Amino acid sequence: MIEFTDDWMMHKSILGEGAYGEVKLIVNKHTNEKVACKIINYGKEENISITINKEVVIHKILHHENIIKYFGRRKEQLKEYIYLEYASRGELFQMIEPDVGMSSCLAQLYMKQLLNGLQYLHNLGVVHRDIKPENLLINEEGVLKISDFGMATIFRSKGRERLLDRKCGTKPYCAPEIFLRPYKAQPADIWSCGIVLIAMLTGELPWGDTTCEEFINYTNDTYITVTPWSKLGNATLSLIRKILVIEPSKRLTIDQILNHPWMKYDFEDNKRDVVGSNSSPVKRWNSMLEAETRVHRTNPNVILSQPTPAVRPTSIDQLVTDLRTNRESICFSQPTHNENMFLSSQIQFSETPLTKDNFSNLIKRMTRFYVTTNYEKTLEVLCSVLDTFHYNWQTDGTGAVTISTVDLMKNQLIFKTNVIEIQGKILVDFRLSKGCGIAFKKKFKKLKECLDDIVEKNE
Ligand SMILES: Nc1ncnc2c1ncn2[C@@H]1O[C@H](COP(=O)(O)OP(=O)(O)OP(=O)(O)O)[C@@H](O)[C@H]1O
Repeated sequence: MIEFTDDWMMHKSILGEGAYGEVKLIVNKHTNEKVACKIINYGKEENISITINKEVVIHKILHHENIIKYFGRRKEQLKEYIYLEYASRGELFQMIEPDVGMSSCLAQLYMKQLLNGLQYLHNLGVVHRDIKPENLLINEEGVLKISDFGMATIFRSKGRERLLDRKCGTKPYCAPEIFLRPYKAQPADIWSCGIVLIAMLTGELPWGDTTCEEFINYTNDTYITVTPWSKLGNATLSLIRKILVIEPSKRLTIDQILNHPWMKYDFEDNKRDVVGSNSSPVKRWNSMLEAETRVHRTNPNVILSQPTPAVRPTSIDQLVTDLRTNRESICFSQPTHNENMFLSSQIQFSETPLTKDNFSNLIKRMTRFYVTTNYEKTLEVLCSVLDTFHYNWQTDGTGAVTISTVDLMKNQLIFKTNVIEIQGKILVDFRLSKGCGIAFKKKFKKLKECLDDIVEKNE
């Protein structure tokens, strides 16, 4: 294993926070190679080391392009450093615009990559058990990587499969059978992928957990006129309904999802629709819209589901057959926000100091913005806005404010705001510490609206 010590330098800014510590970026002084370093603070809790050991034992054996690579670990008194492949574009949830989502072609691409990584895991006999946009990272080339194996476990060994008993995961993404243990491993992960797909396409989650009214309505078939369902086209619904089947044995398998017509539909050159490609995002998005309008004009069977609500399918099987034989009833369910497509949650590290210029492109799309006020005034305005929202907040006197609240589902939501001075300009950066990424982005949006008077407009 490489010793990530002498030639490596730890960057001050935090990439993310986990249950047991922070994740920071380390950079090789000579090659500029970047690696993520998860720092575990052991303290007095004995159980942490058992949990971490289990996570590492599983992560170590995984080698796939859609899974974050594990490089090694180093223990030092009460701290442990775990070295991982660095995903510079951060978490998938950062790419999901609240209440909007992202383009269908990008969602399709990420769904494929997620399923490929998951199929590899399942073939090895490993189940992830916490698939959600916060645990799906995006690298510099726009490739999705499954991360965080803290809840992963082995469900098949020497060809023998066992049922699982531990209730774990993140409630909105959990399959219903998890609460009625024991349960089969693979269908539970597949259910979570269905919820991730809804989140990517609509910027919403369908329910807080499977005891909610929204879930009961889903099981009673009385859901289709409300969001997020009404934002989805029939073709998309035909896939999602077959993933979110209550009976695990009737749920689609990964192969079946990959072979579903929606997954195979050519959403206008989806391969080029990735971060880092040469043509401009706006151009690519416009060409997708043009194609959509063209099809719409010439084909009355195409349903543009936004703003018009999607029509409930009379028979989903019929729709899939239609889709297979000709593409006439395909729906385009996404709205026209081009800025959804190329987001990043990370402050990118470079050898040169951060400048206003190398931030400006990222700023538009991330949970951060420049303000026109000075440092003290910014903190003052920020804290008074937090008070109007009745948020619990604490400041440490260094420009960092920790905000604690709950989301719509009453789950805890903790995020941090840092007021940072960069080359004479004041940047306000929001970062999720705990809770649902999509709920966090909604709160961010509202806070930003309230800070509108001080937000710098020409960034
Ligand atoms: N390899 C990486 N590259 C870039 N950022 C990363 C990487 N690994 C983790 N992060 C960031 O750090 C956050 C926390 O990491 P991770 O989820 O692995 O920690 P954890 O302790 O397992 O968290 P959790 O509380 O979700 O269980 C991630 O959500 C992500 O934002």
